[in-house]
Amino acid sequence: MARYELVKRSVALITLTNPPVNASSSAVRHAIAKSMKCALSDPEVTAVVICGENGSFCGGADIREFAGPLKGPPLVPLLDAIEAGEKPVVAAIEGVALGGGFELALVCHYRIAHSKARLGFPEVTLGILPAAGGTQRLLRLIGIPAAAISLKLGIVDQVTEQNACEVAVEFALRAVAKPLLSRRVSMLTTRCPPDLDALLDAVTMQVKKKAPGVMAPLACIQAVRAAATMPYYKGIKREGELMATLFNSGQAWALQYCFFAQRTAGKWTLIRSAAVIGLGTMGRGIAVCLARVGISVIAVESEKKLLETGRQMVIGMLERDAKRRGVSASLNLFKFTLSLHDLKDVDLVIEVVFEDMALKKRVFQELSKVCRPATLLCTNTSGLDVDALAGVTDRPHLVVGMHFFSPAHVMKLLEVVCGPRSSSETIATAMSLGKRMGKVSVAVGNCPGFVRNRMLKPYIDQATFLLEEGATPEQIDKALEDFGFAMGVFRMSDLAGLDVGWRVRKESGLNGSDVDPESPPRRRQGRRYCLIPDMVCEQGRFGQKTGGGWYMYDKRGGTNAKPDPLIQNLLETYRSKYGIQPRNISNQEIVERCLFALANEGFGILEDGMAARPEDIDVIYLFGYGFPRHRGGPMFYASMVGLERVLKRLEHYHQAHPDVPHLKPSPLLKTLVACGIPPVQKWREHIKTMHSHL
Ligand SMILES: CC(C)(COP(=O)(O)OP(=O)(O)OC[C@H]1O[C@@H](n2cnc3c(N)ncnc32)[C@H](O)[C@@H]1OP(=O)(O)O)[C@@H](O)C(=O)NCCC(=O)NCCSC(=O)/C=C/CCCCCCCCCCCCC(=O)O
Repeated sequence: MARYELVKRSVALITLTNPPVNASSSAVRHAIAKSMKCALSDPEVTAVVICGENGSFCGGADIREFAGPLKGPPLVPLLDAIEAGEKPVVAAIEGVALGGGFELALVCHYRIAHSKARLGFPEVTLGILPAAGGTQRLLRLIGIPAAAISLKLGIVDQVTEQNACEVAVEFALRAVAKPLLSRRVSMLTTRCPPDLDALLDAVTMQVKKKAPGVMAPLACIQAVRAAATMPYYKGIKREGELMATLFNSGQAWALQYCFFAQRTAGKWTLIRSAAVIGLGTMGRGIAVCLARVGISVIAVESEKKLLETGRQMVIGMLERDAKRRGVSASLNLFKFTLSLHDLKDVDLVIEVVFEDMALKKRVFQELSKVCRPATLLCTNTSGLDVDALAGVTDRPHLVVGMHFFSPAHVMKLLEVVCGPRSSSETIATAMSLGKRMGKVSVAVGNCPGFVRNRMLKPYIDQATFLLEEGATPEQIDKALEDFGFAMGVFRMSDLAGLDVGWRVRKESGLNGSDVDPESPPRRRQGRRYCLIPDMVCEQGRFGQKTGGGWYMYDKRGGTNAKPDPLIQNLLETYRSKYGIQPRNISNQEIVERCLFALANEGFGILEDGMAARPEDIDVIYLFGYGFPRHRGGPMFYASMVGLERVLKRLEHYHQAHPDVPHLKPSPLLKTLVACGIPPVQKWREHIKTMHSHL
């Protein structure tokens, strides 16, 4: 876990060896303690260099170990001892020095970093804080104003383009004769601005606004205050107290769960050329994603004018994107054409035409004729049957869904939709292409709406039923935003556009001329149906883009949502038309009905084998709908509330609303409760039907 060797006759070189990122597991800490003891007691050794194997200094504490009892040498005394040692210790930093890895570098007396090294404290993203002296030492090294402006200032002693380890050894030899006292960061005094309180109060306000309800950043601010106002020995005690609170919080568990879920879900490069058919908003975004990672793209449109508009938009996006990333725009990777025949040699095609099955089938039939037999055919449909498309081709095993989310060049989520005939290689290729494009790719089954949109329906339905019963869009949004969503369901729908759902409802016979005239009021297809969303659309209110939806906006495309008296009026008229007596609805009921219905559908999806694990569903909601990360995702949230309680509340709500099938607890939820409520990671063991590919 750490290699010890003597180099240049007098420098002890300690190399951390814990792939892939040299995380400081208990074994690594043990090996560091042993190696330091050797180095400090060997009279031949005059200086020490610590580095990491395979181009990575240290990715921090081994997060996997946080789930069990803490073992091995505790980090704080180990680091204090390195700093207090009487021989100069130099950190040779390549790759990452994160969290506990950065804290290790901070106790070294000197730091040599490669120009591409990344140093930092990502602990807040795991719900904790840098608790091995990190908050106390970094502030002492760079002072509070610097910390507020840039974490990079004055942290390292030398930046190099060479091998950091070799440079550090030479540096260590020169450092031998120099006094160490001033190099011990914990002995320094934190440089503070005169208006410390005001600064920290302002930062606290900002944090509360940006991440409402999230504990770790606020604890960090308290640790900063301690570094500014207390001696090191007291500051480190305060840091430890704050850590103890965070470490045992549900938020830390949720965020650490998210870290691993994101990586588990992405486990799955061969594509050099691709084609995108359809240059609407979605197609343009996808084309940019492909070119960004060096894939040559043939972009196809059906008419000259559309092709020219698409071409200009794509070029503009590429240029802006390249400017932002400080690289040159990869315009040479693009070819624009009106002919599908130009696709004969590409490795993969992504179809992004209108959501119309007949049109998509025609495109797939044509692709079968023109593309070489090994070309993968992908569809970006947001809910149509991928297998029905595969069925019109000569290669159903090479057909797969690649469901991007708008705007495709920004949104991280990609649902890879596995049809029953998609081959494992096809799915693996789509998954790895997603990863290459920087997406969080999740394999899902082929069911209407796939995972994200299928779950969204019961969530939105509950919100509209609550409107009927007496709530307002503002009240519902506020309750969900207090829960942690950046936007409540109505603000989010206004942003996404209300017309899409309206069209889908029309196509599925829920609204418009296909509705059975015999249907009782507020019921469709045998279940409760809220007419309000259709009434809003009938007034031409499609959300932000039309300047009005559930809210009013100051202009078309405006983002400042204000309550609209017109909606208030519409709700009152609707309730009185249908004889609904409005009632006071608590925030608890809003959150429970929306989120438990969401999770309940998730249980249904698991049961149908349309997602492989609850982690996959959670990742889809974290990256595809902005589910508050500190809540872990809908399934993890249900587990934190307690499955028994979720079951009871769903039973209660279903009893009150028997005409809403989405509130009827899913059999899987009942099974999990009956078999002793296993942790999320074990739910998979209780699922009977698994999709063959998931
Ligand atoms: C940037 C990365 C390092 C690399 O990114 P990339 O190249 O894209 O690769 P990934 O796919 O992300 O990762 C590759 C694999 O490596 C695994 N990995 C990465 N980092 C870690 C890690 N730190 N631990 C374990 N495993 C890790 C990853 O899962 C992948 O595995 P696989 O291939 O999927 O199997 C990027 O990975 C990254 O950003 N990593 C995280 C970096 C990070 O957040 N570091 C900080 C960790 S926390 C920390 O360091 C804390 C330090 C202080 C500890 C103090 C301890 C005190 C405990 C006190 C307890 C309190 C008291 C309790 C009181 C009581 O209960 O009584």
